[in-house]
Amino acid sequence: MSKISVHYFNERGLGEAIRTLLAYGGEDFDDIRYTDEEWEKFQPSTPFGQLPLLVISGKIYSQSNAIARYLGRKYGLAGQDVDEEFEIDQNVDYFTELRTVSADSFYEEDPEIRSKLLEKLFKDKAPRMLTKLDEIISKNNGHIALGKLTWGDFVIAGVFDYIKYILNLPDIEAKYPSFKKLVDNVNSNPNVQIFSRTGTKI
Ligand SMILES: N[C@@H](CCC(=O)N[C@@H](CS)C(=O)NCC(=O)O)C(=O)O
Repeated sequence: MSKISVHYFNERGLGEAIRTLLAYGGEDFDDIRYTDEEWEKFQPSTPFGQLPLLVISGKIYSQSNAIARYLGRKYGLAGQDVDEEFEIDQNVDYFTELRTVSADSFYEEDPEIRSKLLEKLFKDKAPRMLTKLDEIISKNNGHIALGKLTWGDFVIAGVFDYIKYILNLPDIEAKYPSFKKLVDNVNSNPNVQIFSRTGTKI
């Protein structure tokens, strides 16, 4: 058993940035993936009733962006000063708004409300936000901020396939080409490549 563990479901989702950041940092970690049944039992003992969690020597860390920022600071993938940190936070927050609004619409249970929400999302909010993000990433040479690799890139790369799926945009790379560059910038890291190939810790 390793002193570090990541707790999430058996998918990339919000857990993937944490896994790939740990891989980038060369950490040995247990990649624990819950079934729905296991999660039901484990949920009451978690801080917010949500996954992912990072556990280091028994200490629990929750909230995926906060964890990514924390690991980014550990592995030299954060800003050098408060202004640089602000730029990463600002742009990642904007991306996170797109992710959450998309998921809220996609998982709406009332079919009539869902179809209205999705129509508005596909027509207006998603193209507007994706265009803006594409512009930002392009200006930063394939990164979300600072023109270099930061934890924010891991956050986006980790959920890119998910965003593509819920926005029903199989051609997202053709429409918004800078996203592919960002994902490649994360995935081309040798430690991340080993993790992605083997699906296990380094
Ligand atoms: N703001 C949280 C959101 C976490 C979240 O929504 N987790 C979902 C999975 S992606 C979850 O735990 N769902 C299980 C449940 O609510 O029972 C974060 O970024 O970590």
